[in-house]
Order: sequence, then C-alpha cells, then structure tokens
Amino acid sequence: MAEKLLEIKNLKQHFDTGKGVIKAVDGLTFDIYKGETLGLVGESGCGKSTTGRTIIRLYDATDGEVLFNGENVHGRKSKAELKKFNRKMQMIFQDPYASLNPRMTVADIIAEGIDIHGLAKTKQERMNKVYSLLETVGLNREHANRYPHEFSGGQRQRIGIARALAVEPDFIIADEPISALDVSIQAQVVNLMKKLQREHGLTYLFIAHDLSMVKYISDRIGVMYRGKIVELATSEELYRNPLHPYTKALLSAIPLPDPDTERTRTRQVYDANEHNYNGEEPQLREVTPGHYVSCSEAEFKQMTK
Ligand SMILES: Nc1ncnc2c1ncn2[C@@H]1O[C@H](COP(=O)(O)OP(=O)(O)OP(=O)(O)O)[C@@H](O)[C@H]1O
Repeated sequence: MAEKLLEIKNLKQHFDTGKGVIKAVDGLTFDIYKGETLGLVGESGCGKSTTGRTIIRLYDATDGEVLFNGENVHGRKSKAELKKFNRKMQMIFQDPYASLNPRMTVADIIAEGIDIHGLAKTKQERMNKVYSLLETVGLNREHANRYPHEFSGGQRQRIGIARALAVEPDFIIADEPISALDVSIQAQVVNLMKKLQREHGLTYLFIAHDLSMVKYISDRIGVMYRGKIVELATSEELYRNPLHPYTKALLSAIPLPDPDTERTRTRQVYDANEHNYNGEEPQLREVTPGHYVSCSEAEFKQMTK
C-alpha cells in the first residue's frame, strides 16, 4: 500500500459574503499518496481552486483537517512551523501572465523562495541554483536577467514551475496550469511536469476543469461537484467505467479528434435533481476497490448487484 502524503478529512471552506454563505468546499475527505498525481476535475465554480488554496493554507479552513506527513497544517501554528509547510507545499497557477511580477527579473522571481528560506549562502550559489533550475525546466541561463513580458505563455509557465521547484517541495498544487496555453504547448508542459515528478519524487494535485488532458498526467482522479467529491477512482477506471451521472456528463463533453464521431455523438447534461435521494444524504461509497461514488444506499445496491 502506497504511503499517504496528505490526508484531507471533512475539509470545509465556507465564505460569508454578507448576502449569504457560499459553501465552496463542503466536506471533502480523500488521501493523496506519495509520488502520485491526483487530478481534481469539475466545472468552473465547483470549488477546485478553493480546495487547493485551503489545503496549502492560503485560507484557514472553516472546518476539517489537512494532515501533511501526519501533521495538521491547520490549527494553531507558529510562524516557523508555517514557513516549514510553505516550503514543502508549493503552487503553480493557471495564468502565467498574472502570477509573475512584471517588474522582477526571472532570476529574482525564481530565487524568491531561495531567499525567504535561506537556501543559498552566497550570491554565486543563488545564481547557480537559478541557472540550474532554468535548465531543469527547459529554459537557459541567458533568460535569467530578462523580464516576464519577454516570454511566451508556455515559457512563463516554465518560469512558474522553476519558482515552485526552487524550494525543493514535496507537494505541488497545479491549479489549471495548462488551461491558458495553446493546445500545442499543453502537452509539453504536462510532459515537463511528469519528468520533474520522476526526477524529484514529487506529488501533485492537478486541477482541471475538464477531463481531456488530465487523463495523461493523473494516476487517480477526483470529480468535484458543488463543493463535494462525487466520484474518485484511478484514471483508467474513471474513463472506462464512470458511475456518477456528472462524471458521465463531463466525459461526454471531451472534444473528439474524429469530426464524424464528434458530430454524431450525444452530449449528456447532468441534472442534480435526477437522483431520488428521498431526503437521504448521499455518501461517498466504495463500489469496487478504490472506486468511490457519491450515492444513496439504494443507488449503491444497484451499482454493486
Ligand atoms: N474569497 C472568496 N470569497 C467569496 N467567495 C469565494 C471566494 N473564493 C471563491 N469563492 C466562491 O466559491 C465558489 C468556488 O470557487 P472556486 O474558485 O474554488 O471554484 P473553481 O472550481 O476553482 O472554479 P474556476 O475553475 O472558475 O476557478 C464560487 O462560487 C466562488 O465564487
């Protein structure tokens, strides 16, 4: 059995907007194993980014726990303890334009974490680390003194990845890292992330809004709907045997390469009212080993018979 790096237990993140409470994350329980990529997929607004930000403690959780190597990330923490978690958990953002400070050189952007955590003893060591990181992500040392606007979207995302890697994290949350990029560039960034994962033993939470690219990087995929996980399985199992109607709808929306099949196939639309829960609260239940679906007792019986 693989070792758990993160254990997320009944995590909730509710926002009180003054006009009402938005339950962006509403009771998530799942584990992330060392060295795996867990994909988190769902439509815009279902709470994926908030989940990532709460796990990493950019937000204090409304309720629940996040254990990292068995230690609770939330709860009372000293500045030193928070700094330790910050180093071990990094984030890569969707928009490589907005997430890099336009007035900083690439070297200073990449070295920010090195400086904060005191990871280089001399200026030379700092620059050597920057050069080596640039090469690791497929850029080169001549790029160090340039500014973000001089780079393409794909190159900027590589800079964002180098910045995250600089502090030698164990866990990276990639929040739609390829959604803003041209399709031709997306696969390159995914391949780079896979290579880095192998070389550095990284664990990823990979957030995406649809199921098209996430398959190529994820070992397992969690499907999120309105702040909850509705299905969780290995990628292979989820694509081969989707059980929740929302997962089926997401799968039916993936563009197909063959124009004829694309024209004739039917898109499924999910309607949350189609379940007949009769007041019962659906639970995430294990239908086959490792394949979890949010369902009622009756739906579960149907699926397992
Ligand atoms: N800081 C905040 N204050 C209030 N509401 C918020 C805040 N952040 C997110 N929300 C709300 O929480 C819900 C979930 O948002 P979130 O950004 O996590 O979804 P998402 O699935 O990542 O969507 P997207 O793909 O569009 O980023 C949305 O209704 C959003 O408006």
